[in-house]
Amino acid sequence: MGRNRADLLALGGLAGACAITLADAILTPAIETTKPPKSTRPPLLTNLMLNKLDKVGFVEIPNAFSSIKIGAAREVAVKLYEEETITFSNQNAVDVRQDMTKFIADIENTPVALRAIITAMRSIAAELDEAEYSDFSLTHSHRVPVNLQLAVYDGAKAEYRAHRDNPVLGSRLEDVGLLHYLKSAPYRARGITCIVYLNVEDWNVEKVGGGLEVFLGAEDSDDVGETSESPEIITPAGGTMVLFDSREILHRVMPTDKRRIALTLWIEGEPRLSK
Ligand SMILES: O=C(O)CCC(=O)C(=O)O
Ligand SMILES: [Fe+2]
Repeated sequence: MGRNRADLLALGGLAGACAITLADAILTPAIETTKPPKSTRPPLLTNLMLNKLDKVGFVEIPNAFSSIKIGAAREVAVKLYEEETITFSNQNAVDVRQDMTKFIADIENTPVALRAIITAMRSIAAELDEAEYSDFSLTHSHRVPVNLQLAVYDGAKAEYRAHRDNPVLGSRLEDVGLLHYLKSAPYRARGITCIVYLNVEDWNVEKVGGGLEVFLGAEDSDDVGETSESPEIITPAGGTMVLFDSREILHRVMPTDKRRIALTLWIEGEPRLSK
């Protein structure tokens, strides 16, 4: 049976669309990672913190960095944002998140005040590796991206709706098929999210919003947080570090009109066996 022209055009279009999608998927680059650098300072993570991260999936560490270090890093970040705005972009559908982001590398020509924080964040993964030999069981065999996300929420009720940083159901070959699996290369190895805020120290969530809301205990099928019985709101104060399970923890950035700046590192790690 012959095909008419419309059929052929439709088939051609379909083939073209598939080819582009496939090429797109295959070309989606994996993230460049290294073994975590050893810390040059005393360990930041206490056993209590590691235990909480392991059992609850989330831990907040206020004052992980001094206000002098954070102030210096903030100055560099603001300068980059204001003078090189064009190098920042929105990473997702604009109704999902409105922050502007740029990836910054742990390399020599990154301004030193910012690089100091970046290197320290990457070395947190080395602390997790060492903790493996004690009790830590959330993830193992950690690797760290060379590039960290610098995110600026800049007014007009900017927010990031509820999400998981590594949505397991969106990144398993058997769940999503080859195309989507290939496309998930940038996030499917994420194990632990590490964030450091570069804001002022006296950020007031009640007045200006911008809290990180963590939906602890939310069910896997819940994408908005309604099943969480104990949501927590974290103040994004300068110097605070948060660590959480990228696969499990549903979270969002609450809307804010105040400029809000954060560095995020996604530590890669194999999940514990029960996952
Ligand atoms: O800045 C924050 O508090 C969280 C940002 C976030 O969820 C993300 O970038 O994936
Ligand atoms: Fe996130």
